Amino acid sequence: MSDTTVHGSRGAQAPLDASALHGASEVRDWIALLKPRVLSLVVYSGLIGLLIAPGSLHPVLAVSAILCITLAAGAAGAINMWYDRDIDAVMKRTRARPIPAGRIEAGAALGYGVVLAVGSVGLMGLATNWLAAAVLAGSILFYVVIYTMWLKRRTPQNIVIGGAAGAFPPLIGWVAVTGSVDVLPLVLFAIVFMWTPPHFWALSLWAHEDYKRAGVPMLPVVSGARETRRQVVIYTVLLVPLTLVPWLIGFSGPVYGLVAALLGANFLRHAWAVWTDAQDAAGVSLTGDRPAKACFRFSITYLFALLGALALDRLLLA
Ligand code: HEM
Ligand SMILES: CC(C)=CCC/C(C)=C/CC/C(C)=C/COP(=O)(O)OP(=O)(O)O
Repeated sequence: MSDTTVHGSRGAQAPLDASALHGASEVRDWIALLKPRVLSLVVYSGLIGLLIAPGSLHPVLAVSAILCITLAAGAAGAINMWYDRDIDAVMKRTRARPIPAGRIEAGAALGYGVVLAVGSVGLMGLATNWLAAAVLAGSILFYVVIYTMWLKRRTPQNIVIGGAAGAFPPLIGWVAVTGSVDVLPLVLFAIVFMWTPPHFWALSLWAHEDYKRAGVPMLPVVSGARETRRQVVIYTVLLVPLTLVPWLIGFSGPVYGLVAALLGANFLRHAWAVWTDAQDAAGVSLTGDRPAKACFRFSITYLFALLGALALDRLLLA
């Protein structure tokens, strides 16, 4: 092989590599519009709903149902990013997102979200049943219209009411299998509903400057850090007994009950640490919000473990 050929092939490869890299980062941006990290737990909770439901779905249809939940929640995230592009541009945490950073055009992101939303609902109806498709459509509308467009910029209760959108996936997984609603998936809905405020308000304790700058009335911005700490404790106290309900009403065995109690005790410990964190008179942390950061991280592990324990108990030990 001559030198020229070697150089020639390198010369031909360089622009190819550059365009491949560009292509890869473009793909990453389109994936980022789906909020993939948050999706992990949303989809997992949908999968748990599907696994613990009585009856079964053909594996191809079960995979399709999970794909639909993934695409629908991702679509809702993309439409949320389209609508929130003005505030996302102001907040440090979100300003590098594809739309505010100018890497994806706002209209294209909206089109992408709408196509995925309609496609995922249609596919869910065809693959499973139309009640599951209707609940899926309702959850997209809830997140986009009720949370993002209506409550997020108006009231600190945005998380409590609007957060219900994130509580739908276990119910959707269940309905995809059974075609009907039952008590257990409603209890799971209530659990995720009650989990959302401590999950988010723990984070908001150290992220409130961002929200203040963007004019979003999150609880610490409107009512201060002390009240936010109090609400984290209140919702965790309400959450823990609720997680015991599947065991108390006979939908699971004592293994789940024990795991739920242990996890709950740990969550309460974290919430209490948030409340008793060293703070100034306004409730602002003097420790760099170490307990709030630990509480937020634990909230995620907590929900993964709690739902996993329920599924293991029902599938393996029942
Ligand atoms: C209105 C309700 C909620 C709000 C405002 C909220 C907000 C947030 C924020 C701001 C983050 C920080 C990092 C990021 O931007 O990715 C986060 C992380 C996270 N949230 Fe939520 N969340 C809500 C509900 C939920 C629900 C229902 C789930 C799943 C069931 C969930 C799962 C997660 C997960 C897994 C992370 C960690 C992502 C990572 O590793 O970076 N969230 N949430
Ligand atoms: C099946 C289906 C459609 C489920 C919906 C699941 C879902 C996307 C839940 C909401 C979770 C979430 C990331 C809220 C934060 O929104 P935000 O706008 O306050 O967060 P941001 O500031 O990071 O954009």
